[in-house]
Amino acid sequence: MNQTKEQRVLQYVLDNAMRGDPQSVIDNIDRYCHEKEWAMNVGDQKGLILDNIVKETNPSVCLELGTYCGYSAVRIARLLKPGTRFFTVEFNPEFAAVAKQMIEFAGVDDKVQILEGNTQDIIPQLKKKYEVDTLDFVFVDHWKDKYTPDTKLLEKCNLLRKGSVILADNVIVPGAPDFLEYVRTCGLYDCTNYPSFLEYMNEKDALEKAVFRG
Ligand SMILES: O=c1[nH]cnc2c(O)c(F)c(-c3ccc(F)cc3)c(-c3ccc(F)cc3)c12
Ligand SMILES: [Mg+2]
Repeated sequence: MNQTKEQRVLQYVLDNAMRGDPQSVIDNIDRYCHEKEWAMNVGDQKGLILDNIVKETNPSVCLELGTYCGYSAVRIARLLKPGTRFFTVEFNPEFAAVAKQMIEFAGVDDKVQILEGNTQDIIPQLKKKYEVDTLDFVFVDHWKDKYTPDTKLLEKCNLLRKGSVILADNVIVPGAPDFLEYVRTCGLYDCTNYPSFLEYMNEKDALEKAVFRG
């Protein structure tokens, strides 16, 4: 049976990276996607910005929307202090299966819980089913049309508190204009734009940070 691109990325990591070493998993995914096949990981350039924002936030409870192969889950989890809870949501079962193996190989599976399903179904379950009070950090990297409705759902479910950080990928390419408009004008967030480049390409992209005012 032919492998999918995501399975090929995973296989390359299993064959070339160091088990239990998150940095080597990250480096090998980036090497494969630079040299062999493009894939929609946040990548090494935007990844450095993501690292810095996770470090400055020092979160205790994290959420990621859009796991894909687990690249950013590994990238974020490697920076989290012991005891941090990190949920990542993926609706595509094939992606979730690859990400599970990627996260386990990297040795961060003790920190990361993959929730398979639609964000609009899972976000309302976080308080009761997953015993979340509020979220300290949210990485939004799923389908661009879901950025705004899911942000509003986080608000509605009282999952944000003063200082909660929402960081969104791809606000230039493919772009999330309605999300930028919303967070920058609704009055609930302090926003910062971080210009960078599309993963593994020379095209401009950016991350947007929206800090909830509470
Ligand atoms: O969908 C995504 N989720 C998360 N991150 C993404 C990401 O970091 C990307 F760079 C792209 C992207 C951008 C430009 C391009 F040419 C191809 C793909 C996509 C994306 C956009 C439109 C699609 F039809 C399919 C994938 C995503
Ligand atoms: Mg992305």
